[in-house]
Amino acid sequence: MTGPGHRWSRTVPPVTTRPAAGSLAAVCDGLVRIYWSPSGEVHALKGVDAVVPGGRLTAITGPSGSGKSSLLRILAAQDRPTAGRAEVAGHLLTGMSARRLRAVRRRHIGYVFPRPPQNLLPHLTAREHLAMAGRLRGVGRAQVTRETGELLDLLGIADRADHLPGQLSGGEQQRLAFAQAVVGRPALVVADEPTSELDSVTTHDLLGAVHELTRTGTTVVMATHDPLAAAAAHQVIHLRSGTVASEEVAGRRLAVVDGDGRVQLPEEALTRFPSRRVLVELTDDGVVLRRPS
Ligand SMILES: Nc1ncnc2c1ncn2[C@@H]1O[C@H](COP(=O)(O)OP(=O)(O)OP(=O)(O)O)[C@@H](O)[C@H]1O
Repeated sequence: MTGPGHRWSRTVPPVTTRPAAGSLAAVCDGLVRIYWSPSGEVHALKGVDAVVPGGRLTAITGPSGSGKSSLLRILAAQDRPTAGRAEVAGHLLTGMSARRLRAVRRRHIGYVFPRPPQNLLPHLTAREHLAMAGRLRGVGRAQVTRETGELLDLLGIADRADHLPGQLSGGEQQRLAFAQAVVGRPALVVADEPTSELDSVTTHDLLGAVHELTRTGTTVVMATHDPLAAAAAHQVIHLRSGTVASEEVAGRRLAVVDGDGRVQLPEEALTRFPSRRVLVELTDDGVVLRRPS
């Protein structure tokens, strides 16, 4: 939470809102999600291990159907995994009663839908949206009023505070959706393809605004198909067929080794092993995979 008398400025982020260095906003451990339908089972998540570092933007990427939304819905406490563990801000979501889950969702998680109209009510102004979101999150009126000014300013829509959604552009509506998700400082903001309906210029502006939010301590995890959005993230988790294929941290791509020692090779590496068999050589500083001759 911000301290008394604090000014939330674009140039001097409030240190007090930053999560402790190295803190984790969310942890997923062996998440499995199976959907049952008349046409059969769909294994959308097949054992996803992932961590979401606090105060950072994490992008979830992957082809259509790879499980991005399924993962986000679990992290947002809107759905439960079939198996595995999900923890947000130290709360173990799996196994919680529906009532407790709803309470954690309200207090600790903000959610941004892909389409601007899904996030906002047509008859409430920007300021009223934040007041309502703060109230639902159980935050006192004085804090909501202070954060409303700070957030609308930070997101570049302070002059739209008394406008209705219909008077805002698509990009402004998505900024308001983020402000609404962030007011009261939940531990995690989950955004499902928030730029999918925006053009590249508006996307760029929105990503700048999200970056500002993370600089002031907000943790955002965002599903995206957009290379611009993935490039703006501190960490990228790439899903393939319901598993984590690779992660990118600080510009380096890391393959993931699961608890049973399985590694998903990048697709371009996979083509080098047409027989799907490899010779594994241990060296002093690593492991080399060679095509069997
Ligand atoms: N409620 C559901 N019932 C049955 N199958 C579902 C349900 N929701 C998702 N699926 C299936 O689970 C798989 C993963 O879907 P999901 O929406 O998580 O993927 P995604 O990566 O977000 O896809 P997209 O990028 O197209 O939104 C898909 O095969 C999808 O058809």
